[in-house]
Amino acid sequence: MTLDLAGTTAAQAPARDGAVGLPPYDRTGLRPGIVHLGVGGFHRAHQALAVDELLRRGEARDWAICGVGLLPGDAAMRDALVPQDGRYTLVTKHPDGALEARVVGSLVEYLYAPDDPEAVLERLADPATRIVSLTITEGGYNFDQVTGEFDATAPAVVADARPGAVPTTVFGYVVEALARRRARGVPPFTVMSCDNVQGNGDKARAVFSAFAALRDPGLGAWVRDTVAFPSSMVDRITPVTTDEDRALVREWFGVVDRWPVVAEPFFQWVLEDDFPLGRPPLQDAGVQLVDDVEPYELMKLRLLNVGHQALAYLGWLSGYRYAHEAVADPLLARFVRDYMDEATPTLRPVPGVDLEEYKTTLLERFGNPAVRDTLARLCAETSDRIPKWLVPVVRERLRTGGDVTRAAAIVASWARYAEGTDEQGAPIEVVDRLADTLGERARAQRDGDPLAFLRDPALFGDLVDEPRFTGPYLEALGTLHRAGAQATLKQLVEG
Ligand SMILES: NC(=O)c1ccc[n+]([C@@H]2O[C@H](COP(=O)([O-])OP(=O)(O)OC[C@H]3O[C@@H](n4cnc5c(N)ncnc54)[C@H](O)[C@@H]3O)[C@@H](O)[C@H]2O)c1
Ligand SMILES: O=P(O)(O)OC[C@@H](O)[C@@H](O)[C@H](O)[C@H](O)CO
Repeated sequence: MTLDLAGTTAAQAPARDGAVGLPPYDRTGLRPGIVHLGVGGFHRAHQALAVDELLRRGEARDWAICGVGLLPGDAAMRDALVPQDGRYTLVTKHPDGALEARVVGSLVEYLYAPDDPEAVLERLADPATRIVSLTITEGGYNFDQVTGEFDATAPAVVADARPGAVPTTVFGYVVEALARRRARGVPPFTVMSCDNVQGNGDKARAVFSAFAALRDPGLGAWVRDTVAFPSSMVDRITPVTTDEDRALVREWFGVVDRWPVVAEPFFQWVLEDDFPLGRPPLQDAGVQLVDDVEPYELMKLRLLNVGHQALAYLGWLSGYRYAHEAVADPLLARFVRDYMDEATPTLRPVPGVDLEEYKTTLLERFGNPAVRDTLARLCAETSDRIPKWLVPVVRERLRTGGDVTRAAAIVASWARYAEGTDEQGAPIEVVDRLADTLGERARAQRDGDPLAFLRDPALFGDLVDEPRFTGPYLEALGTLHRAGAQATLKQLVEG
């Protein structure tokens, strides 16, 4: 029998041997102590799984999740999840092709904010809400990538800061809800960022308090000094769900699911333990609670996430479309590993982690053929990634007199990709909020203005004036233009 998560069969279907049944716990009476903003693939493969794990153990019944979508694009998640009562299928794909699936039941409510902003504000202001977690992407934090300052001039921010505004941004929602709690004598919820941003807790504190100060300086100081913003390192490669995944869930596991999620087996979550209103017993779900997350964050962002960037553009230009195909190319695998070795001196010692082993494992994870992570996903929104993750590596290496050849080559490969045509002259669809200006600069650079792409202080600061960076950058770019990605890789790897 097929289990339709939106249909009556979902309520009636008995769990068959080998089939995927409904979550094995009673969902009536679960209370959402967590409100999550930005319910995409990653949240559903990671945090919601951890809470589901606790619920399966009979724990955390006050810590179920209310998911919230803020952007117009989230209407599709509403349309998938609301009829399914928040349930969805998570498929874990092992490298040998083995599959595991479970129906996750920890999301007990989903609110699409544009439908009813007041309902979202009151859910956030409700004393039962004790944690507000975020996966709103790197760009969602709206800060200048060089100065780190909150961009108070963004039009949506300006609109949300007006007295009485109906919010549209994450800042408007979170800060209005905090203001209501403050006025009502309800202690503030903890804001838990789960985005790939270095020092994500401190960054969240800075941007939310800066926004609050636009409304009222006293509120800004109260948010800064009173609200807890624990930092976290989160890790699980979660590709974009495809129609093939929907079909797989139906045919293989017998579940009709409008929006399942798929992920690799690896799961890591390292979290600073700063939750004044309490938290679920996440340690029982494998979460590492630590005093200082920074070494873990540096390791993950600078090796895994920049490692993805090292693979993505050179991989695309070499003709690959999936991460596992690209990393099976020995030149690319060697280049990614060489970049990781170049970045390693910028890390801090990580308790209990052998960095050499960690790097080897990363390449194995990138190579998982079942996950089918696309290079297109890894090539998107680079202007929110490379400046935040890689430029600090370059600066640190320059400060200590280190070589930046591979880091510069990654930036050159991004510039070559941003030109918008591949080595066969086929168009590249560059997905980036700055795609137009990046494309213009990249093409101007190709056509005779050698450093045009780097001449954007908001992305690169003063790196354009640093010959120890521009030297290897121009060399890699020249080879990319003259001889292509494979020849560039050969030169980088073999010298
Ligand atoms: N996918 C992964 O492998 C992975 C792994 C670790 C961490 N992450 C973190 O999670 C983030 C989201 O990844 P995903 O795979 O879930 O992406 P996704 O595209 O599936 O979901 C992104 C969600 O964020 C929301 N969002 C985007 N910009 C926003 C903004 N400015 N304000 C408010 N909401 C906004 C979207 O509406 C959507 O709900 C990543 O950017 C990263 O920081 C992802
Ligand atoms: O999702 P982003 O934009 O932070 O970065 C793209 C990938 O590098 C990222 O999603 C990784 O797959 C993830 O961080 C693994 O834990």
